[in-house]
Amino acid sequence: MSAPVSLKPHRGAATQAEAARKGAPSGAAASLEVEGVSLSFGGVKALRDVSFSVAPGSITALIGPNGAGKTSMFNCISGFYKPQQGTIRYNGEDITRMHPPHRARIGFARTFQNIALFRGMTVLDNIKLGRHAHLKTNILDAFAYWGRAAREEMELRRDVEERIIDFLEINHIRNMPVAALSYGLQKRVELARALAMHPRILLLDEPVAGMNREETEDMARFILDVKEEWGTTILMVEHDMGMVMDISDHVVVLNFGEVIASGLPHEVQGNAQVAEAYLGAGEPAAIKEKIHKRASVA
Ligand SMILES: Nc1ncnc2c1ncn2[C@@H]1O[C@H](COP(=O)(O)OP(=O)(O)OP(=O)(O)O)[C@@H](O)[C@H]1O
Repeated sequence: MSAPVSLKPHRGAATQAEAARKGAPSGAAASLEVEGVSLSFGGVKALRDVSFSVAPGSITALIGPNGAGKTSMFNCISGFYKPQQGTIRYNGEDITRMHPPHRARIGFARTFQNIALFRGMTVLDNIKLGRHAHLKTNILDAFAYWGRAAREEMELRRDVEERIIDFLEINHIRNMPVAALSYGLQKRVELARALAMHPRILLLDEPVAGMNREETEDMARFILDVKEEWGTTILMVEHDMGMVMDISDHVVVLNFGEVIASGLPHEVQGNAQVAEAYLGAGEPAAIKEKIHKRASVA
């Protein structure tokens, strides 16, 4: 738990109109509806009849104490788990049983709690791997239609270099191996790789976990910029309550696999059941203090 983040505009931040002119690398915003989802691991009920929705172009945060079911829900949405009951809809389409690669093709991209980058490869090469999810050319095609492959490669470079790298202010590290970067920059590169997939919905798994204050503020601002400039729908799981409350449009709270509260940040902050859930889970003193403080001013 940490204090509200200070959201300074980034140097590269543009207006939505400017971003549209530049051809922002995001498709139209998507909506997501989770309806009656239940998931068990043997006798452990990780999710019980969970329902909530994510509005197009919003930032929705999924929060809750340890073991509440956030990761399980996230994995159902990204396709790594198949719930035993319930439905997940993307722009009205039932995607509950759709495999992750198919989800990537229709507009899903995600980052991971533990950074999932190729550490020996450069920043640029890692980002290119994200973009490859959308290239029409495969290896065999490339032999037969090298012209198309070359064109796509050039388009890819332009895309990566002129938009995402500029946007995330990582031009100075583009040729560095990921392993040589600070933790905060690695998380930013992971975001860049996800953006290179042209997501319509971006799933962020603890985007500021393990970051220091400055890195957290930077990342919070970048996430807001992605929403505001590109209109991407964002769903994040995050423990940093200060950051969640400052940048989210909507907050969904899970406890023991159930939704116990859902609403605007200030509504959730003032919810006694939410404070109780965190206290009951024995979260650190700073969290208790923060929730009490926020509940008393809401
Ligand atoms: N693969 C699994 N096998 C068995 N039980 C699991 C598995 N994954 C999660 N669980 C159980 O499901 C419940 C929800 O866990 P989950 O990881 O989704 O919670 P969480 O809110 O993400 O917790 P945290 O904040 O600690 O990451 C817990 O009781 C957990 O022990």
